Amino acid sequence: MTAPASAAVSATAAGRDTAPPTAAAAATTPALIQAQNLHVHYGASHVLRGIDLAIAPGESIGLLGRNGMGKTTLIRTLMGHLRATEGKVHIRARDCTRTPPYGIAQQGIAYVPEGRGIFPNLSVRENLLVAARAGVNGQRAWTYDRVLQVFPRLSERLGNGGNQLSGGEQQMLAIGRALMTNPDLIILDEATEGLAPLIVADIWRIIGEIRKTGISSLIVDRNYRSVLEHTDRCVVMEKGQWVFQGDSRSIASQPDVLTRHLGV
Ligand SMILES: Nc1ncnc2c1ncn2[C@@H]1O[C@H](COP(=O)(O)OP(=O)(O)OP(=O)(O)O)[C@@H](O)[C@H]1O
Repeated sequence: MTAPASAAVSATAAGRDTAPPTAAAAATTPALIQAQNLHVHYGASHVLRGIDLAIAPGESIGLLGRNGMGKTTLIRTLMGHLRATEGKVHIRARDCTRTPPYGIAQQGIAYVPEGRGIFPNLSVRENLLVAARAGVNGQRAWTYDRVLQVFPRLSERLGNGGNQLSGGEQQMLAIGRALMTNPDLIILDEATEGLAPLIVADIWRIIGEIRKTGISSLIVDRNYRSVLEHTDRCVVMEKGQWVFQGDSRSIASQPDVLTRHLGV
């Protein structure tokens, strides 16, 4: 089955605040990844309730919402860690609804999970090198040397084990590992959680650099101001449904919108 070529995010819940993107934009931009009507249950608990999401090549999207609303569940479903009870996931129009996580990764989707997911017993050097591979189109823009240029702190700790790093360094290593796979989309779930302010600023700098290279991103972070600054669009989830979507720049100038949906 071929997925519709669209970069639109449908706000399926009542209370949508913005119109969908223009038909012209939707018609011309093929989606890198697209979720259609995703429903996910944990046992009897219905956690995702009809989520539509499409991310265009090079597009950066912020995924906002209060605790427990389903953001990580959506990401884990896109990555093949959880199976949707209904709905579809397409990557470049290929049906990947039942593709396992390694197959999703091979499609150029890199995931930096909350809690980081590095190998604690491998050195920094090894953690980076075992992740190395060409991208979907054979691209090798992100080499070991280039990753170390972006993360000078890591280059000073190449022999340290993953478990011999600070929280911020572990986070940098997790992002560095994701870049070593030369992805088309990087998904960052709470990349700055629990880190000191200077390190947080450094992580956002790196996210900004990644964005400039044209890699798409899907970013979950509690600091909505930084998310707005580093994304093209934002979507807000409440109880497994979209309640708001909008252009990040325009949201930044209407703080009441997020106050209403995020309680900030
Ligand atoms: N493995 C699980 N089994 C059962 N329920 C779960 C499981 N994981 C998450 N949930 C529940 O599903 C709902 C959505 O959780 P999820 O982690 O997706 O939310 P979130 O928006 O990412 O929250 P947070 O910002 O706190 O990480 C929550 O009510 C959570 O308690």
